[in-house]
Parts: sequence; structure tokens; C-alpha cells
Amino acid sequence: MSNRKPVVVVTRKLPDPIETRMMELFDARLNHDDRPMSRAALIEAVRDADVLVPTVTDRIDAGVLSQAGPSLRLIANFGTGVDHIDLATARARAITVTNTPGVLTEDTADMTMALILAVPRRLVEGERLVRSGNWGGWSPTLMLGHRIWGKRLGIVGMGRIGQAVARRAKAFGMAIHYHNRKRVHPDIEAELEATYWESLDQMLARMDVITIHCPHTPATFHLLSARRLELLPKHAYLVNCARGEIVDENALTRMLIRGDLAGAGLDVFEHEPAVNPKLLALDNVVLLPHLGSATEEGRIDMGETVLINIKTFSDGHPPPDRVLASMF
Ligand SMILES: O=CC(=O)O
Repeated sequence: MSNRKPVVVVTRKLPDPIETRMMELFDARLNHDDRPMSRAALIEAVRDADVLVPTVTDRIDAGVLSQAGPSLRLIANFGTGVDHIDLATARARAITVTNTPGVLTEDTADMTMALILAVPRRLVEGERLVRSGNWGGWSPTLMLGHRIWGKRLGIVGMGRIGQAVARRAKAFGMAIHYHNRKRVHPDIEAELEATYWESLDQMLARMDVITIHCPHTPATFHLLSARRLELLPKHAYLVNCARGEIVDENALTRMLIRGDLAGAGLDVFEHEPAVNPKLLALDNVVLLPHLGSATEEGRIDMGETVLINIKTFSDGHPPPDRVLASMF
């Protein structure tokens, strides 16, 4: 990049301190009213910008990338998941892609643990009862949930977030099991007293709670297919704070309706922000609007990570959080 400040198009409203810094450092084009950018606006942005800062709500597919002007050299994603960006096309066009790993690990793990507790203990259902004015007082048989202590937690995807969930769940007395493309370091396995399952199918059949923490890639689309969901014991709960597309949402909904699964805690949906209306009617599900990393601290950290990646790149160095197509 030349001496002029790089033109940075930011697709959504970011926290004020991040936008201020963005304007100091770069020729930043901000989205003040925070309305998601249309496809036409995105195409215009990639034609003129040096850097694009998208979020999970922007589809940066081959069609958009094919319109990229020669100046677009960096896509600095505000977020960890990059399944909304066509990495192969970006690589073919020599566009570097960065993300914000690490900084949202603890927040996402907290939200996951909140759902692991909330669904079996019927927390939201209970809150609804109190608010309805129909609570008749304590009773030995009122709204009984299920104990978490001593139960088996199956973690699908044992990266940073999976491990952070395991640490929390262990402190709550759960036995940690996991499935991952490869086994984690023996020291981590020992610390978490975690059992590795090479076969996802075999693990699913034996767990009390399943939680998903792998990225969404072509290989993990519907990883929890109808067939795999059927392997879960009837008393099991499913939690998803990763990506909706990893679970066959229609199959999951059918199983919850039939009572073939005890409940689900979902922070993400297959066709976000649309939610299967049949899920809305169920009491044994807790539904959240993709809040996994939604803390003020986390959003500032994510913004700072984006700034560091752009600054490092525009200074002519490899940015720290490069996403390689081969990682997915
Ligand atoms: O979902 C949020 C993210 O991937 O950062």
C-alpha cells in the first residue's frame, strides 16, 4: 500500500472507541446507522476499498469477491468464524483474510455453560412461570429438571472454546468427553481428565449433554445430521453456540417435538435470523439471538484485534491472525 491511508470499509456499527481509532488510523468508511449492507453496497465496497471489515452477517461469496477491485488486499473479519467468506476465492485473488481468535473464547464458553445449566434446570421456563403470575408457590414436584453434576458432557470440536467450556464443566462436576479431528495435547487431556472419542457416532450415543464448538465448514455442514441426532440418548440435551448450519435444525426440531431428545439450548440457527417457528413453541428449548461473544469487553477486544491486523498489514508485515484456507 502507498503512503495514503488505506480505505477501510466497515460493514456494521462497531463500539465507539474502535470507530474513533479506525478513523484516526485509516480512511475509514463507517456504517453509522448499523443497517446490514445490501449485496450491491458490498460489491461497491469491495470495488473501491483497500480493506473490508465484514461481520458474520455479510455474505462475502465468490460473486462478491469476483467484483473486487485491484486495491482490495485484506478482509479483516470482525469475528472468529469465517464461514461467510469464500476463503478459496479470496486466496485465488491473493486477498488476505484475518479474524479475531482468542479474544472471544471465555465469553463464548460462559454463554455455553449458561445454556448447559439453563436447559436441564429449566431456568428460562421457571422465569416465565414467575412472570406469568401463575406460580402457586414451592412444591416438591414443581418443574423438576436434571442434575448436571456427575453427567457426561460430549464436546464436538476441542479448540480454544471447546477447552474453555471443558474447564468450566469440569468445575461443575461433569465428566469431559470430546471428539476432534485430532487429539489435543496430552497435558490438556490430563488437566481436563478428558476422554477422546475418535468416533463421533460412538460418543454421541453415550452422552448426557452435547455441546458444539467446531467451525462451520463444508465438512461440518449438518455434522449433526438426522442420523447422528438419532444416536443421542432420549434424555440428552444439545447445546449449540457455534454455527446453526452444523446441526440439521429441522431434524432437531422433529426430535424435540417427538420427545426423542430432552431439550436444546441454541444461540445460533441454520437460517439466522429466521428461527424455525416450531422451535418457538417448545418449552424445553432456550433460544438466544447469537449472543455468544456479546460482551462490551469482548467487542472492544475484537475491534482492537481487527485494528492490529489492518495496521500490521498496511505497514507491510504479515498480520497476526491470518486465516488460511487450508485450516478449514
Ligand atoms: O459468531 C461470532 C464469531 O464467529 O465471532
